[in-house]
Amino acid sequence: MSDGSGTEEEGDDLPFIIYLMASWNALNWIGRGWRFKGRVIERSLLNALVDLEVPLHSSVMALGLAAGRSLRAAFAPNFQGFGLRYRSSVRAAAAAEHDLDVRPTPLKTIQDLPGYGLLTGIYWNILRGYLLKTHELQIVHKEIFGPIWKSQFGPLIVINVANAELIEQILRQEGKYPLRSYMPHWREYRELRGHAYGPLCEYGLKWYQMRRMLNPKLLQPKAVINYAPAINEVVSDFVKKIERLRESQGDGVTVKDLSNELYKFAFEAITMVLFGTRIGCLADNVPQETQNFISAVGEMFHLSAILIFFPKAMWPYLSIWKKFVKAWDYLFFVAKKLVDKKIAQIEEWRAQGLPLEDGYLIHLLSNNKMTPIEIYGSLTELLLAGVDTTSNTISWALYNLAREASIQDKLYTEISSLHPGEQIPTTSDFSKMPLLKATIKETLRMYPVVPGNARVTVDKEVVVGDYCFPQNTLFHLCHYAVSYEDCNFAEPQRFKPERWLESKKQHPFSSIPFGFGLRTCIGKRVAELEMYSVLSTLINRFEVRPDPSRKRITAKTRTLLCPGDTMNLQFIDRR
Ligand code: HEM
Repeated sequence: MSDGSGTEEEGDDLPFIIYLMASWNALNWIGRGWRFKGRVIERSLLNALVDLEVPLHSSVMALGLAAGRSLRAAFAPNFQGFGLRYRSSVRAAAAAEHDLDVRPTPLKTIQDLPGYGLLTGIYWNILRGYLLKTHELQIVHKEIFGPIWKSQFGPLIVINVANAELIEQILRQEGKYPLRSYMPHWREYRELRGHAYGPLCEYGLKWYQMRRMLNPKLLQPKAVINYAPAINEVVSDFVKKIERLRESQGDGVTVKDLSNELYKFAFEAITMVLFGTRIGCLADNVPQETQNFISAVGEMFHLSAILIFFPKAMWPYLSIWKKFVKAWDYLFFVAKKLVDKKIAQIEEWRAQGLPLEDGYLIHLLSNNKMTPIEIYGSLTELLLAGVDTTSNTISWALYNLAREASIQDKLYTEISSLHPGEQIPTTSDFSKMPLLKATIKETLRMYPVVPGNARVTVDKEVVVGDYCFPQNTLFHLCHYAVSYEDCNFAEPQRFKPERWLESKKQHPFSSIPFGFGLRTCIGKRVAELEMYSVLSTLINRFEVRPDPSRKRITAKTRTLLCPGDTMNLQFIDRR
């Protein structure tokens, strides 16, 4: 899950800081000059500049900040030295493969790409207020620049791609050990505390070996079915919780702040899957530790996106770095406590000569392929990745079904025809529930939890469209923008699960909410099982309606896409 971190250049911090300060000073200086008869006119001038697609850097440079350009060259080498040139090696390889007489034709380079620099990025995010709406900014920028453009995010040069074919080209060239991004801030925290890297921030051969150990019991369909009883137990407690909440919260039907309740559901479910332990998230008095963990996940993702904007050398002096460290400390503390509890349990079983139970953590601990430190590192990341992702998706699915009564009716008919009673549908039922699966797909199309993923070209230079990109290029894959392309999805703003059941097939890379390839989401199957189970049970049991007193809820980006406002929904008994 990318937050945009990527090709960080070690040792580039100082020029970057000087450059940043110089550019800001210049901007302020210009800003002072924009007062006319007491009125500040910088906003309209900025608008005009951007509308004309003149990067602010050019304006700053043109106003005499020549030093900025050379410093920029020093810290952003990706922009330099890629003048139009012939990529004869790439062409020659293609010609040899197809036995063609191909004359080298020019491929374009990063320099030829449209786009903008640091200050224009600040303008869009801060002045135009897209910082928490970066998913929408993808669509705005695609309209301005086309399907591929460059931008600068803090010290990083990013190539943004918002087209299914181009995204496919990048992902198909991702190499043996795909790299999403370098995650320097996540890794720095682990270095600071002596923790091991987990699957989200490890890379190279070590990442590959780690996935080989973590994958089997999470990704193999047969293994995942074993978690169904545990998930069903949590689902059934969640239904009871919904019943209690609507009784205690006023009108007898409304559940307030459903997303927060779903965070607790998801936390309980993923803890059951990974640790085989109930932690009481669905009790009336939720343990403080649970609420703190959920807040720490949110805080960490939020700060992560801001921190990466600053050069590494500045981190120790920033208060957000201290908060980031504190949030991580809490996440590791909770995961370690759960792992240690299981280690103690295993020792007890062994001492009593009892056989070990089956379970994900027990499997990792007993096969001795990972050290406890490595297990703490991986389990912390698995745990935090398993909370907001599924819970936000279920929130959006319920929210849209509440607004689209006819779709909800069809879904209820599909579920209740297989399960006229109130029991929880089984895993084999889900294969007979195409609309249920389509509802989750459509939810993830409209609200991809990871609205923008990333890849770094680690192995070699790559050709994407008409462009050749050097090794170590950071690509931002704008999945949100692609999900709303009407060439792939007619009426993209409408929630239409049936579109996934029609014969017309979308481009296979037009909606890939769990990612792609070897680096694909490790929790995909568990997440699907959880979402199918809770959604089918809730719709079978309740008619879900919107809260009439509330306006429409839009999404915000906090690295992950989540509801931008409190979500209240009504749950009315069906029987
Ligand atoms: C609706 C639910 C979920 C969605 C939409 C989702 C989406 C994603 C995406 C897009 C990626 C990046 C894949 C890539 O770069 O190709 C990812 C990675 C990951 N996800 Fe999920 N995820 C979900 C649930 C979960 C759950 C429940 C877990 C925990 C069991 C989890 C654990 C992870 C981990 C550890 C990675 C990093 C994998 C790696 O880099 O090797 N995810 N997820």
